[in-house]
Amino acid sequence: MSAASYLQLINTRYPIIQAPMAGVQDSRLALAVTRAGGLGSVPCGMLDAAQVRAEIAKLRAADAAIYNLNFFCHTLPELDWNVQARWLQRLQPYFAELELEFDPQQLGALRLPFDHQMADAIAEFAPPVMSFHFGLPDAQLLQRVKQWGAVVMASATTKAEGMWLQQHGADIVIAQGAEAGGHRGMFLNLDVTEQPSTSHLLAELCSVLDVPVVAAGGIADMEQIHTMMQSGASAVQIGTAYLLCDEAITTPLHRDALMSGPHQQTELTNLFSGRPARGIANRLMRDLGNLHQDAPPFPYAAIAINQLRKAAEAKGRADFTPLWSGQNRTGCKAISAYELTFEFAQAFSIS
Ligand SMILES: Cc1cc2nc3c(=O)[nH]c(=O)nc-3n(C[C@H](O)[C@H](O)[C@H](O)COP(=O)(O)O)c2cc1C
Repeated sequence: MSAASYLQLINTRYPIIQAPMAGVQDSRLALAVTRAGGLGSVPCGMLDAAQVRAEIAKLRAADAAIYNLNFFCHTLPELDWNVQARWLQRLQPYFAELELEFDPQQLGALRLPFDHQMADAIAEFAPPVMSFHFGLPDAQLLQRVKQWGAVVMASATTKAEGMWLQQHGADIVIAQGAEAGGHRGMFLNLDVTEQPSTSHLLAELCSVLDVPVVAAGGIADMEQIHTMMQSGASAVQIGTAYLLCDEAITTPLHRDALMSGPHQQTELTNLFSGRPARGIANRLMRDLGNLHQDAPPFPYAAIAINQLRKAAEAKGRADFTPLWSGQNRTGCKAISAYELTFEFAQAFSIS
């Protein structure tokens, strides 16, 4: 499949997608990328319906004809206070150190799956593109989204997930390689040891899928974009490289970590949310180990961590802050996302 197959579905100048990144960006970053000819994405996975509507209103006020709204599609288990108690026991020394009492009333902004209520809230806007992480909505809900005319994209982290997504109605599959920052979109096999690299997964998916395949993970400059397109990608999705941009709302602590040298390794951890995600190693990860069996299931591990995070950040410490980042930070630049997208677009003039 060529870039043309992607551009037929998504009418942008360049086959470049700014990856949706919950917590570090909003419609401002998306608009800058869209203006430069890419596809801007708004992460809606941690927003309520009123917040999502407000973001769409901003996009429409700026006359953005094309944009992507991103949602999560995980199954939400019951909140189990016994599991929370075990997790709190692990975290107790940190609460003591910060002279903090766990507050069970403060659940924080939990990541909730896309549902009919959210669909009711956004239906009137008929979003042109929607992308999903952790699978797809159920058949009826997906049908509803498609009836609005939305082009549906979803992340695959393995060949089997890519095939599942195509079979269940994704118009475009995002090949999220192991290098990618933030949460792994994994939903069939949760074994982190079986996650292929971006180039490996791209090759596998291009050989079995009929829909366009987008390469995501570790892409940070025009040469890498060119290589991915030569290897069969119909488009590229770039996240980490946008994290230092003027329009991102990445916190100063997170920016500092991103600017630290390559010796600050990224690792996959479930400590911050309950699901594996890639970020720069910090104290909590070093103390408890990156993957901990006592971490409550997604998204509930975040309840206690967010309370620790807030208290530590007030003291200027990133000990409990998820410092999401992909393996490749070489493309991070503190410039406008508009400018950065233009730099990426030079890839399409390489002959
Ligand atoms: C800070 C951060 C937050 C992310 N949040 C989301 C999200 O809300 N939804 C989503 O689908 N993907 C999310 N991702 C994953 C990206 O969509 C994408 O797969 C990844 O950024 C690509 O790899 P790269 O970071 O190496 O460019 C996030 C990534 C980062 C770095």
